[in-house]
Amino acid sequence: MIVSIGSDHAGYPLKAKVVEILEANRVEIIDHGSYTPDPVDFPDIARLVCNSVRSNQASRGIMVCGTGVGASIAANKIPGIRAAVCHDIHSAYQCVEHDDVNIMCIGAKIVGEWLAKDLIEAFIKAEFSTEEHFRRRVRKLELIELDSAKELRAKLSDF
Ligand SMILES: O=C(CO)[C@H](O)[C@H](O)COP(=O)(O)O
Repeated sequence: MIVSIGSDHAGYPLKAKVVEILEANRVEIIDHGSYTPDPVDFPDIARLVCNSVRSNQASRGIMVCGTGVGASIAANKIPGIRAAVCHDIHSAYQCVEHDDVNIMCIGAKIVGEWLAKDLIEAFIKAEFSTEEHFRRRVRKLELIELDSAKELRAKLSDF
């Protein structure tokens, strides 16, 4: 499995631990930064992580910011991305099993490294369910995305 990771400055200290946890689980990592504790805007890193998942360079992504919230907002604006803030283990695996989440967002100010380990292991080991009702709901999410893109396209055609 290949996982893309990224953080802003607030998530930077925990990202080192994320690398360690993924390596211990024999996961290949694509690291999109931040590489220093200097301030960086989470949308810029989220774009890199999500684009590598969209283009199938990685099958999943993990983003770390202060709360996980900003990263998830940014990620969910990118077509094909289903991102979730996960600070409990149940959500970390059910978000994949039920909702086919491909980006997990963690808040470095919220969780410690031991909980981060459990969250990451739950997320990477989970698989999307084959049950039809979950698949139908994800197709409906894709339809919402498609409708929004069509609305935007219609608006832009006025220019
Ligand atoms: O959690 C975050 C977004 O949800 C960011 O990490 C947080 O807002 C960064 O704040 P600052 O630039 O003041 O360190």
